[in-house]
Amino acid sequence: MQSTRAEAAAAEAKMGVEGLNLYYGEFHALKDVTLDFPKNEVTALIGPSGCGKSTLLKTLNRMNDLMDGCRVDGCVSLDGDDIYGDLPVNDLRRRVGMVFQQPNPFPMSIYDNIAFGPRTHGIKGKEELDVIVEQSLRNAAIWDEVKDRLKKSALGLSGGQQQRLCIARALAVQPEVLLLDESTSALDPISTAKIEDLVIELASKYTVIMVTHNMLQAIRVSTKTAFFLLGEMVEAGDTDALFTHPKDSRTADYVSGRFG
Ligand SMILES: Nc1ncnc2c1ncn2[C@@H]1O[C@H](COP(=O)(O)OP(=O)(O)OP(=O)(O)O)[C@@H](O)[C@H]1O
Repeated sequence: MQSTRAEAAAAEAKMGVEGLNLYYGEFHALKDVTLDFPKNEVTALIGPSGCGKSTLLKTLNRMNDLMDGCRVDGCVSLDGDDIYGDLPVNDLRRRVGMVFQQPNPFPMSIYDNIAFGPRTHGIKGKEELDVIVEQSLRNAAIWDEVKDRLKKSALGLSGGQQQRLCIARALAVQPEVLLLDESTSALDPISTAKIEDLVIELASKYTVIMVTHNMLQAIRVSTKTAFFLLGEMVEAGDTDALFTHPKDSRTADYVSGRFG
């Protein structure tokens, strides 16, 4: 009976890491991390600066292991398949999209920003691209604000609009997982609130994994939270439980603001 339950839990994990160790040269940045990321939920990665949150996030779409001196041991899986196995990196990055801390639209029109990824994957027809552009912008809750200026430069948008455009750009290639690396930390409170609402909505279709320094944001947006310290995953679980009844005293100290 127990194994059936364990299998069911495993089946719900969209991504997972097991026994993950990551080294930058001699520096041991992630220490034996094992963690599942449930499908169609938002998982928050929290912890003080330098604890390895971004490193873990980047490991999930292989943004760091191709760098000189970086070594990864252990298993990282997507739908149960090892992403360091036969899966080509380009396919992985299409399925696991990423949005960074600073909005980084390409210096081109709003339309071309969104069409860029699909074009790279061979979609050239104008009608098909029009549909993808509109749908992606709608899904990122920015269509109404930009629909009359699609041919204008994306650099003319506000910071909050640029970040939603970057989310739309990530959605345009139909990813399954969305990685958000402190994606609201450069934004004002109103833009942050819009993106938080959007992330909650996106979780019905995508698996979202977000790094955040903002503990209230983790509480508002995520259903699962993992707390990191010095490369170690100290504790992970249901967000409400982790914040109200942390099991480890280090988690308790951090979530109560005693350090970090
Ligand atoms: N390319 C790199 N080469 C060497 N060390 C690195 C590299 N990238 C990160 N590190 C180190 O790995 C550790 C974890 O960094 P990481 O960026 O993952 O932390 P973080 O928890 O995301 O921090 P922050 O909240 O400040 O962004 C830090 O000590 C950092 O200095």
